[in-house]
Amino acid sequence: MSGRDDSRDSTESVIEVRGLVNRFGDHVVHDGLDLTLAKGEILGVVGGSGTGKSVLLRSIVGLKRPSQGDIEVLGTNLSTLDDAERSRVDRRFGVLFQQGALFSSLNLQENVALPLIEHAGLARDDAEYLARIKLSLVGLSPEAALQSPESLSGGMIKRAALARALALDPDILFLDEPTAGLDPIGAAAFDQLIKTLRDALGFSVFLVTHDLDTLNAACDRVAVLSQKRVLVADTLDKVARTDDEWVQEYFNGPRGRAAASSSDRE
Ligand SMILES: Nc1ncnc2c1ncn2[C@@H]1O[C@H](COP(=O)(O)OP(=O)(O)OP(=O)(O)O)[C@@H](O)[C@H]1O
Repeated sequence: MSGRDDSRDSTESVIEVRGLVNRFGDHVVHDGLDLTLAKGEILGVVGGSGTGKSVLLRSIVGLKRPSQGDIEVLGTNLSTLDDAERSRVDRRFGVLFQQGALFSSLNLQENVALPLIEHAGLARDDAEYLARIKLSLVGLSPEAALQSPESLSGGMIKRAALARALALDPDILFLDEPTAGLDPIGAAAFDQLIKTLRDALGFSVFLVTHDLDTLNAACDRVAVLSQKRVLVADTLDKVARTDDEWVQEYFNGPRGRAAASSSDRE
């Protein structure tokens, strides 16, 4: 077991994590973690609770400074950047957090317009016009664009948060448990939406999930976090054949078999 993710070395990568170490006091969460996100792929990141999926995401998007190791994003080593350079890289990310909080005092169109006004310097009218286009991309109508988040379903709020993450046309989209809290039909539609948008817009996706249906429906590769590093990163078929207790229980237990057979039927 090498703990390395070298299966995409021959393709262009947008994220290269090498030798990542993350500690909180004495608690070592990552210890020499390697991971690659290839350009244009949807990578599902899975692992047991507390294996450090969110900490990994937060390290890459700059919310957690790594204890050691290198993170190269879009060809730039993040540890070498000053604040201004860092914020230029950040603008190429779209992030949808699990609690993808929208501002409840703003309607959807105003929520999506906000990054366009704050980070791209657009005038309000132009930003709201673009926001309506982004909202329609994720399947939300001009009528929904004028509603406040509080009056909408969980699925619509997720879509609006996705539209906001896409506001600045990111190269890399980070999603933390995007289908958590959605009913199975809403979750399946969201998986399909991510795939459709990736195909249309060409961004790369780093997707933390527990949802086996999402892995089956949307992900090109799956990375398993275990023992403080990436145990394996490969196609779902190959990952599911990895000789590891957690992997076997997760992918080949009753829920894993059900998810695999429902994706076969599609
Ligand atoms: N700010 C923090 N301070 C101290 N410990 C932290 C902090 N953030 C995360 N941790 C610890 O790091 C470990 C990994 O947390 P993380 O949230 O990344 O796990 P996860 O794999 O995303 O889990 P889950 O699937 O339950 O969401 C956990 O043991 C957590 O308690």
